[in-house]
Amino acid sequence: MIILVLNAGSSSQKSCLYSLGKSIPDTTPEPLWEAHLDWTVAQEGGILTVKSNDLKQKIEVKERETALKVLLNTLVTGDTKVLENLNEIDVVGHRVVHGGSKYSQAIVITQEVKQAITDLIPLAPNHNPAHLEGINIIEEILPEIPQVAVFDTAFHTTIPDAAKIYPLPYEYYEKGIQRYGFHGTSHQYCANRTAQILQQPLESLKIVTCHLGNGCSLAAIKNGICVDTTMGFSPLEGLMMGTRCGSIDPQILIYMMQKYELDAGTVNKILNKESGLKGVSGISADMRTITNAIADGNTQAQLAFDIYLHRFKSSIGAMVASLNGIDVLVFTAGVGENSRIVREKTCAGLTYLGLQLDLAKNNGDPVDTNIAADDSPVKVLVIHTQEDWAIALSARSCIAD
Ligand SMILES: Nc1ncnc2c1ncn2[C@@H]1O[C@H](COP(=O)(O)OP(=O)(O)O)[C@@H](O)[C@H]1O
Ligand SMILES: CC(=O)OP(=O)(O)O
Ligand SMILES: [Mg+2]
Repeated sequence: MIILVLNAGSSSQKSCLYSLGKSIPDTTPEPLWEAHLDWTVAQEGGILTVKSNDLKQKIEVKERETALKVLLNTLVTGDTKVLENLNEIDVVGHRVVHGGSKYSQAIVITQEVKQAITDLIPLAPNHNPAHLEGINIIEEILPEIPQVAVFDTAFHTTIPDAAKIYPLPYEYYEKGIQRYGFHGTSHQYCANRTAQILQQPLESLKIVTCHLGNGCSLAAIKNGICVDTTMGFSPLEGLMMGTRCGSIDPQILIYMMQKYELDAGTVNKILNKESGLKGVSGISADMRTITNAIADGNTQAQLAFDIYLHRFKSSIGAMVASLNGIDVLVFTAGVGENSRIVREKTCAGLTYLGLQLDLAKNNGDPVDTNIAADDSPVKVLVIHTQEDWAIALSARSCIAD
């Protein structure tokens, strides 16, 4: 079975093509083809990196409208070609960030599902439009092929009411205003992978997974079940992120609107696209640029980093409280997997848990391994999140059902 996965994030479009036989391998296989479209590195447009046939090719992409078609074209043309025809694809699995309260598991995409994803755009303005774009392009060029939506929200449907329901008048909960949580595919994959790496039953572990990408969220996982998470009604709540502010006093919004006569659209743009690392540093949403600028003495970048870290450590504390303890802290996604300094500074503030990092292991480009000191009661894992593989498996089982 040939499975195409389209994973649209807020700063990138990741795509993979897997070829699966009858049995599912124990470990994540190498995809036949992999494409990563990054919208943050070029001055204008994006950079598409395609890996297949032991080759790595970079292509400049000017316009967002045609980007996905350029990306799909690399499957069937040029040196990166792995298929004769796009019709060879059996199913397309899409990451869909917001599924609302309607979808607690992966589902074959119909007009009704598309409408629901459209209706949820105001709750995930950085994401749901990109998912619909991908779904529509596939529908246009491969109308016969089933498409499956795999929701970021699905893993969080187990969160108990006390963590799920906001202290607003109850009628708003009845109207759907609640904590949904996001990055669920990644948090769930990391929890399962943790049990595999440590060779311990998932049911015996209290895990805090830290997904630190452009969007950032934590999940508290007990017995393999999610009991709390930092993102909420939308992917704006919780940690400070690349361009998102995370949790702030809601009165600030009202004050900004009244005092500066800003409309809802402007405030939305400020909170989602102009805040976070980018808004405080004034230079970038990218953690690499921030840490490089700190090394050059940029005090505004230092401030952005300090706020990021302060909020991150506080939120880990909140997740530990929801679990009443912690056995494993997991770092994943762009920042979590790659930034030694973020891991080091975070762990230095968690020694009250008995947690001790092994600095040599932390500095050695760790992947899917424990970087805590041997006698640390809390393990610290760095896990390469495999959202795409998890989406491929969900898409496969969804059309097999
Ligand atoms: N070597 C690195 N050091 C620090 N941060 C990194 C590094 N590589 C990537 N990142 C960070 O990872 C972020 C992207 O993470 P990713 O999980 O791919 O995001 P998303 O899925 O939200 O697009 C970038 O914005 C960048 O800040
Ligand atoms: C939900 C979310 O913020 O996703 P991403 O980190 O991919 O932007
Ligand atoms: Mg992501």
